[in-house]
Amino acid sequence: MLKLQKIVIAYQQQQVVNAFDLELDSGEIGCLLGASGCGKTSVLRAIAGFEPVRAGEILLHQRIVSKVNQSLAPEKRKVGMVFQDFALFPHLTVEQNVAFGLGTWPSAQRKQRVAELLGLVELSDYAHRYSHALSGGQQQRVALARAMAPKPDVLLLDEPFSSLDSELRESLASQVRNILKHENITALMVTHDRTEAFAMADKIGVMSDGRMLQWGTPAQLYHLPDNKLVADFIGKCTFLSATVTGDRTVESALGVLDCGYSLQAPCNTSVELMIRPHQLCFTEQSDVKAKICDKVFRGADFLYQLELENGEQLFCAAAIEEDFPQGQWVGIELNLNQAVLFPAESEGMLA
Ligand SMILES: Nc1ncnc2c1ncn2[C@@H]1O[C@H](COP(=O)(O)OP(=O)(O)OP(=O)(O)O)[C@@H](O)[C@H]1O
Repeated sequence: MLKLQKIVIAYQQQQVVNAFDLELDSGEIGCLLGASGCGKTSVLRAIAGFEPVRAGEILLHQRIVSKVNQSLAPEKRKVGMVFQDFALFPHLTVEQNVAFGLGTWPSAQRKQRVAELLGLVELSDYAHRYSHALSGGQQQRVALARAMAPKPDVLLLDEPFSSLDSELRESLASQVRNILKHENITALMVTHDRTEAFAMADKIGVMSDGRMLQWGTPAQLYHLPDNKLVADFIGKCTFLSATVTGDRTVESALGVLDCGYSLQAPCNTSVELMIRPHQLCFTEQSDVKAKICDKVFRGADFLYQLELENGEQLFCAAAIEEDFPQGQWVGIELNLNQAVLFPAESEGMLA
């Protein structure tokens, strides 16, 4: 449905997006995650037709809309956009804002579509209000309804929740997901916030320095990251140094571990073992001891920062009943079915 093939975007001589690929099926919601300045907005702008590509192609419904020296005008692409600052027209009511892109529709159909969308975003009672009399969340829902009104083929959302407080962001993100799914809209969103990405996306892409590091389902990126940057970006984790000791085994400060698959790496290869906080647990019986360095109450659990005898540090998420003071030594155990290993001092995945 939407396909980006090896696109390059540059401002004057500076390349900011490089050999970038992405593919979304009809009705899928994608999300681009990445640090500030890595090129996320530039990718959205190129899809919308506001930036030309210097190489590669953008296809919508198998039709090329952008390639070198060729670009279909933005208004001909059937691409809608929702911006960070909502950009509602202050002199128009909610209803008039939503109707804005439907100028060519017959009046009866326009009215019906506006009413349908206001119902969908639960703002039917606010049709005659102006934007200054709406909360941030309500304004964002109007912006969404306005962008969806003309039934775009693709909806682009550029950090749509960033000006809202964190609680509202999470609930709005899942509401918006439900609305997009209800309308079967293909959407691509940009965010810095992985919780938001998890709440919204069918597919997530982690970008760094103008490149796509990995594109996949949230579970793939969380459990099988291609490299340490993705692993780190997608959730809290630590990397423990380890050595390959057999076909399926590695040894680290936590002992010998069966990795769950054939490593296809010679014995004595140095690797790094990814450990997510929920993969560690406290057990009195364990010979492996760690010192509690720090702990943070997170409501449902504690996040402990631990230090092993060799000085390596780890995070452990534990139930609130397991309440240990700072400085105490505790027994710990690793619980994982399939180890994620990276070659030592490199970014790529070992297996
Ligand atoms: N019109 C422009 N002219 C020159 N450079 C630009 C222009 N727009 C963006 N850039 C540069 O391109 C790079 C990528 O910018 P972009 O806005 O795509 O990043 P981003 O990942 O969306 O950032 P953020 O998360 O901060 O919004 C940055 O280095 C930025 O300074």
